[in-house]
Amino acid sequence: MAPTACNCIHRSSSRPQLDVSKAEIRGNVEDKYPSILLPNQSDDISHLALDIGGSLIKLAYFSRHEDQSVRDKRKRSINEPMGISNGSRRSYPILGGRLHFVKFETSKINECLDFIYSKQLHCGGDGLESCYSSAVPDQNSIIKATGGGSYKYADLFKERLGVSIDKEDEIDCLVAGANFLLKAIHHEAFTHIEGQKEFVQIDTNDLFPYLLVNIGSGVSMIKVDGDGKFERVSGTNVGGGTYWGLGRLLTKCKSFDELLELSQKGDNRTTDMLVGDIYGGMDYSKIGLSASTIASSFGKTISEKKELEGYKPEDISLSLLRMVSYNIGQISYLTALQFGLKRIFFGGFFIRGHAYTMDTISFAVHFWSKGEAQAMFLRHEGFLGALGAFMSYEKHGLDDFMVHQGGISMAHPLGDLNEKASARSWNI
Ligand SMILES: Nc1ncnc2c1ncn2[C@@H]1O[C@H](COP(=O)(O)OP(=O)(O)OP(=O)(O)O)[C@@H](O)[C@H]1O
Ligand SMILES: CC(C)(CO)[C@@H](O)C(=O)NCCC(=O)O
Repeated sequence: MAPTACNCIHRSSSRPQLDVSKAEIRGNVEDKYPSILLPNQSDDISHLALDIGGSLIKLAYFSRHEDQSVRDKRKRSINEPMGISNGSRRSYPILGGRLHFVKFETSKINECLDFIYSKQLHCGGDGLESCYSSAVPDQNSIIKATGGGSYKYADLFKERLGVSIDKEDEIDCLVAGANFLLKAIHHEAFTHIEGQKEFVQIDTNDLFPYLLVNIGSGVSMIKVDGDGKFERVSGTNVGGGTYWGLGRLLTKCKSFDELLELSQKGDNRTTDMLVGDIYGGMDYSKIGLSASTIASSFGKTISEKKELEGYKPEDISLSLLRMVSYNIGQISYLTALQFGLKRIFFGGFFIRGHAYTMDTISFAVHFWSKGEAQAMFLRHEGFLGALGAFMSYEKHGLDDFMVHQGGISMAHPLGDLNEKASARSWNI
């Protein structure tokens, strides 16, 4: 794959704007990582941003949807050199588009590069305009990217796609992505308690402060006070990488999803030491512990009679999942307590929309806070960083979001634009 000519994503003084008015998730509420419809997007915005983490690469990219007549007109315009745009502004309408979300394993970065190349995303389009150009490569072509891999793999992107990586701070991006989703997207946040999922309506005037817990390979805990106002107040190295890494070693599972699926058939009583195991089947009611409470994760495996082979992989997976999820829930609560926060939003790909993971985290937060704090989850859990990087293109930062008022598009702070989110009293 040779680097291709790029004519679209480059630094310029023009200011195309991201228009998230009427942005919404289209499709089934159960879709895992649904695309986000941007029906009013008319400017030609940058098309691709990446979050290259320790385990996964996340992509957020924009594609226009046009009817055939507009597409034909576009092709004609591109063949007529001055027809593409009028100065920096297009002279024909682009009828909305979608934000798409895709992920790849970081260890298989070449698959990601092939995907970008096949869709010509590095050239500014989902197979649309870039393919018609035969210009020489533009040295200023950039892709916004965040995460440690934006440093580690910058040379590879230059080599394979001919583009430079413009690095954005990962915590900045996580917060920008979370704030965007919470403010602009209806049906994004939800609670998950004992198998019951319930969407939460966000009152954009009463969103801050909150604790954002991003569970990736490792875990970052960020106190968010507003757009661009935050502090990473805690973190833990016992995260998604711990579950997947230890789980792989102990069960020989070949993929994360296989490990997760295995846990659903597990029984952790064979591996975990319960209060009842210690107290002869009795509760320890004086300190509020029932006989079935886990006293020590994996505590039962100290038996000298059994080796690893003597335990079922499904039991190990469940025990491990519970240990990691519960621990993160508990630390999150303690961090929230330290800063007087009651709302905790969890993101990151460890969650994977998995019911047991979310229930365990919710239980830990509820139990330790005595119902004072609430765990909430995000449908685009693993894409916060990629979304934040997407919005960081200098042309459409937070201040540049557009909202239609009386038919006129205006740059507008994000805080005011969620017409869908009705006022809601938080349950806490
Ligand atoms: N297909 C998958 N392959 C590997 N891990 C997966 C997969 N799906 C979910 N995971 C889980 O998601 C975690 C990675 O989450 P995420 O992509 O949010 O973090 P990251 O950006 O890679 O990590 P970090 O931010 O710490 O660099 C893994 O550690 C694992 O627990
Ligand atoms: C190092 C990062 C920020 C990389 O995404 C993440 O993996 C993390 O937050 N790890 C936890 C590190 C700690 O605070 O102990």
